[in-house]
Amino acid sequence: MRAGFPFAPPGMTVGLLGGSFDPAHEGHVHITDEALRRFGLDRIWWLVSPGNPLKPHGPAPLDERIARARRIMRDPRVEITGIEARLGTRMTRDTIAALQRLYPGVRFVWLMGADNLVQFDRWDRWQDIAARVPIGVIARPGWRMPARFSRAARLLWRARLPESRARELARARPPAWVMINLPLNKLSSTAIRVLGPKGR
Ligand SMILES: Nc1ncnc2c1ncn2[C@@H]1O[C@H](COP(=O)(O)OP(=O)(O)OP(=O)(O)O)[C@@H](O)[C@H]1O
Ligand SMILES: O=C(O)c1ccc[n+]([C@@H]2O[C@H](COP(=O)([O-])O)[C@@H](O)[C@H]2O)c1
Repeated sequence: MRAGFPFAPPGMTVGLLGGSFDPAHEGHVHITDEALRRFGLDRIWWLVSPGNPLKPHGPAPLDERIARARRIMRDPRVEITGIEARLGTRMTRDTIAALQRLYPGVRFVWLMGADNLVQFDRWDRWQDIAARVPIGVIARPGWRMPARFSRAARLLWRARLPESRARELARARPPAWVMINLPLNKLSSTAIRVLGPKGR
């Protein structure tokens, strides 16, 4: 395995939580804990992104964001990575394709908050992402309904599994997705940047 890339043997299920993490917060920790449990994942890798292709302003330096993420997320099943900077990928579709080449037999699941499902149809080659990996969507305050009725959700409607089958997601053949409900957490990086460390 290349230096700086986590170890994962064939057959392992790995959730990928991509984000700016600018900064990482308890909401990220909460959804990661829940995703491990509810989707029955062996590992989750945070992909701290060099920058969201749809956001006009660049985030804080990658090293700072990774260092903070490592301070708050301390579960041995979770790896905090700057994989996209190492791979030189910006688009999620390219990141996933590269990881699938590097880790044959590993079952990757893309994880995202419901807010991201709402704009998923604007992502580069999003239908190819959905064809490559199962997708776990995590409810977020104010975004459940917009996510449910989003264009991507409508176009992928037949691939949706009920929440009661969330544990099957990692082994489901894509396209497949589930939206899980959990005790909602209102934190967001934007709130922390604007309002200070507690986000309120
Ligand atoms: N409180 C939360 N509940 C559910 N999902 C969340 C929550 N916070 C972040 N996420 C999800 O985690 C992933 C990474 O989040 P990101 O780094 O963009 O943080 P953020 O709080 O959404 O930032 P911003 O406010 O700048 O958009 C995204 O898929 C996002 O939807
Ligand atoms: O590939 C794309 O076109 C694309 C467009 C928007 C967002 N993403 C990814 O979505 C993830 C969440 O981004 P963010 O900035 O909302 O934390 C992160 O991994 C981004 O790289 C990806």
